[in-house]
Amino acid sequence: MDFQSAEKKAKDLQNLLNQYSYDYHVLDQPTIPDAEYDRLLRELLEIEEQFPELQTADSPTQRVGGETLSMFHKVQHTIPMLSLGNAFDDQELRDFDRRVRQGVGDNVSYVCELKIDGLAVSLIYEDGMFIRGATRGDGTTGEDITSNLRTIRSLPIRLKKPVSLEVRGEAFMPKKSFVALNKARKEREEEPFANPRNAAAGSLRQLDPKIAASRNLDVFLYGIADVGDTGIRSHSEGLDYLEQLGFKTNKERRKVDSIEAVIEYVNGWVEKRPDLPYDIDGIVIKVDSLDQQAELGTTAKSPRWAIAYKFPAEEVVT
Ligand SMILES: NC(=O)c1cc2c(N)ncc(C(N)=O)c2s1
Repeated sequence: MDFQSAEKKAKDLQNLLNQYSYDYHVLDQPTIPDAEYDRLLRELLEIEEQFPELQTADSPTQRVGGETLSMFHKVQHTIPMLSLGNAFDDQELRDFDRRVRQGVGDNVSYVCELKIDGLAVSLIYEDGMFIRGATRGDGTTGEDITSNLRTIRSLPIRLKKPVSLEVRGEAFMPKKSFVALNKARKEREEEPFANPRNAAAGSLRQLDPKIAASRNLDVFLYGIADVGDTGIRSHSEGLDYLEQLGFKTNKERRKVDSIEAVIEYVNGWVEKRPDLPYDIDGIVIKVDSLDQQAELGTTAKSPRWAIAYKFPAEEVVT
């Protein structure tokens, strides 16, 4: 095959495979059998081996980097990654609502989202390309784990629009991956992980990206660090924008207009929690309007416009 036709074939295969991967890992709607995906990937690998200049950064063959790192570099979060204040019962949710309405008046909408029990991460994109991923760390200084985050199949390497932005989300290990991993570890007489959150943290701390790639991690994105001049006015519009860019967001979110509706949503999830394919440790409630969020502001540690309702610790089933 000459270079011209190899270049076209490689481009077509990269776009096709990235679309299939998006359907499978972001939309959870596989469109071709795994064997067909693997066959196309092998075809692309052969062309890229013959013409290495075709190995573009967003090629699906480049998800799992080569080299093992010697260490993780520290990175500064230009916009701090804050933690959330907690509420442990309905009354504390009503207290939160009263404080919010004292600050911005009675015309308030909330967005309720599942609180994923994983690891908070920050992803930076420039002109639509994933260039840096980091842990939360202490909120201002985190660790650069770009090569490990790249291995998460639902994390887009190239966005659907060439925009530059920073997004925040939660990397996690689905329950099924956790059970399989601990089974394999027991067979190798290795210490099992206590829970999916620890397993996800341990996987993202691996210096060899091939190990992280083998752990079947996933990620939900839930925030934009700075909406800049996008014209986005609310958190829910921000989540829709993340979806348009190709990010995986959690579909269980619900926008409501009263704290009573928040309490109903929260109580609904207490018994549905065990049926989820991933661990959650609560519900995050956010004021939807970005103007109202700005009016309420933040303390040094956490936003006044959001709160995490924490479920009672689930008895651990080993
Ligand atoms: N520490 C934080 O600010 C957050 C932590 C989490 C989490 N673990 N899961 C979901 C959300 C969300 N949907 O906003 C947030 S926000």
